[in-house]
Amino acid sequence: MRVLGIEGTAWCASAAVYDAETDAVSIHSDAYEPDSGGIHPREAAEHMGDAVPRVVRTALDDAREAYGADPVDAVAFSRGPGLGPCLRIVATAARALAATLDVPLVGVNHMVAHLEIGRHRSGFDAPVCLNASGANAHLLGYHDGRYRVLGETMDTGVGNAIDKFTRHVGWSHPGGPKVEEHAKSGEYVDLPYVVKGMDFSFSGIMSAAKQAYDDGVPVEDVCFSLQEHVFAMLAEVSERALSLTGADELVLGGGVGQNERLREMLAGMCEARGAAFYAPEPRFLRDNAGMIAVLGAKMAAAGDTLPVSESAVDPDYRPDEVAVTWRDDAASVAVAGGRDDEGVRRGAEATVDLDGERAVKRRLAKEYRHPTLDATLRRERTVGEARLLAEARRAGVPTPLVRDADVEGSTLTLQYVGDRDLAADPTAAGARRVGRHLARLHTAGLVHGDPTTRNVRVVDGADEGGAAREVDGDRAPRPFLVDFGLGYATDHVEDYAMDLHVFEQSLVGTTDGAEPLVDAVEAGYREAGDGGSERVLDRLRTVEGRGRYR
Ligand SMILES: C[C@@H](O)[C@H](NC(=O)OP(=O)(O)OC[C@H]1O[C@@H](n2cnc3c(N)ncnc32)[C@H](O)[C@@H]1O)C(=O)O
Ligand SMILES: Nc1ncnc2c1ncn2[C@@H]1O[C@H](COP(=O)(O)OP(=O)(O)OP(=O)(O)O)[C@@H](O)[C@H]1O
Ligand SMILES: [Fe+2]
Repeated sequence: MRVLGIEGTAWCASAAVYDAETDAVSIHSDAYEPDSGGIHPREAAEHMGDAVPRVVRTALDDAREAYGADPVDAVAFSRGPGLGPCLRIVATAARALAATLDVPLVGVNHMVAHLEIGRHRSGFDAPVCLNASGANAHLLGYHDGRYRVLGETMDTGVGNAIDKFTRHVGWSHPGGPKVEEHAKSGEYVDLPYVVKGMDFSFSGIMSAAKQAYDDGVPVEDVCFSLQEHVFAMLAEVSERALSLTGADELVLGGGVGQNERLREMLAGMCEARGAAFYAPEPRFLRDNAGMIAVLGAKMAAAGDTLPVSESAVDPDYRPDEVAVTWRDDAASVAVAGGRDDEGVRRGAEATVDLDGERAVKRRLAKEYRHPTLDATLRRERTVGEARLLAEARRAGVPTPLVRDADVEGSTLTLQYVGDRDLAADPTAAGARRVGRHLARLHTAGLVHGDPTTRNVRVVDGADEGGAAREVDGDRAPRPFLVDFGLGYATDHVEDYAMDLHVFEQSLVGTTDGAEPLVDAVEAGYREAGDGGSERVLDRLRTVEGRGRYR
């Protein structure tokens, strides 16, 4: 099978022909470079109108020379996400070509293409995928017929965040390569670092970077520190996703993946935990039609083609909307949580020695991140965790007692609680009690920061009245919340909603048929929420519904 792919979601007009038999991909691209500022949608669309026919002609001429009169068996195009005016031009071209060449049409999700190209070229089975592109940033894992979003940016895409800083400095688009160049002679300065479970946010760090520049901090130092913070955040959430799912493969996708420091951090993180890492070569990382053609071929082979009447573009097309037709279900990243209650547990941040009485949690140095940032994070989280565990307990939320805190050694000695984690045994009754605990925590003005199914320990036990009983047809598991390293005090409803969102995402990402569990969490949250629950649940709906394409 040979497929013509066409890409043109924002800046890159590109056409490629993929030959599945030889695995050869030839790509022809023509980039739009704004004279000043960022990408202007109208100018970008004009560029597509001009350049798409040209790159397609070149790609087809080459293909006819190589393969003869019938060069391709299908035409695949980027259907979204992207800028509407650009997408429509590409789709119109693709429909016309499919008709002229008399072959089927395939509509490809651009973000899924960014990750599938890495899976394809690595040969990995069930990787976690980090998409680090201009307009997006998310972590995805395949499970049960879809790519699930395990974590994502809560504001802008990673490349756009960097580009906003470089516009402020007066550099031309795209800014990423310029930041990488200037970072080479920079030194470390402190900037905000924001991760919430496997989600993350760039707005605070970008404002701080602009401010630092305005205050006269050398631009090289700001560039260096931007990279150190932003990429360490991406490496940390990737590690968290590997830890939560039990996956041992990571692939990188997207234009920011061309950055060597990002690749170095991810490779270092994976090496330290014995996971395999793969980043495709730059021509497959930045926007390109090669990835569209490769995924298009897999979809066409699976019969996943589009009648013209259903081929409308979708500027907000999310990767988890795609029904994956080209993979079998065997390779899923959703390996449920460990049952190894004896011995050493390895989380994303720490190693925990468990002996049935005590849990000794050590935050070991992360070699991949800058030593100053590493020391700051380990210290702040150790101190913060000890404090939050005690405060949560005072608010009526079951947590382990802190027996000893060694801040210098970043080590906490905790009471051993539960006999398994919720990920190993997710039940509606357990989820409902977690909902109640989160409501109590929020009512006390605290958030957990990383409430995943792995950070809940459960033990079968009595209900609050002391009697053993069944809840919702399940036995009554009593949950304890552990791992408060990312917790903090706050009175923002958004923070409470995010806490719930993180927990629900971890249920959806790692369990089959998560819906009743999610309902149970919200039922528990309402029961114990002291009147404020509805406001938080309303905000949760907003958080979930936010389009991430900005
Ligand atoms: C929807 C689609 O249009 C969009 N495409 C996109 O963002 O283009 P992509 O090629 O994946 O990424 C471009 C971004 O990648 C950044 N970039 C390029 N080289 C870089 C480098 N060496 N270091 C850091 N960032 C880099 C650029 O600054 C720019 O923000 C997307 O995938 O989100
Ligand atoms: N006090 C405790 N009692 C029993 N088990 C515990 C305790 N604390 C932690 N554990 C177990 O050890 C695992 C790792 O601990 P923890 O989540 O604190 O580490 P981490 O490295 O911060 O993990 P994460 O990947 O969530 O960041 C937990 O998932 C839990 O199963
Ligand atoms: Fe892209």
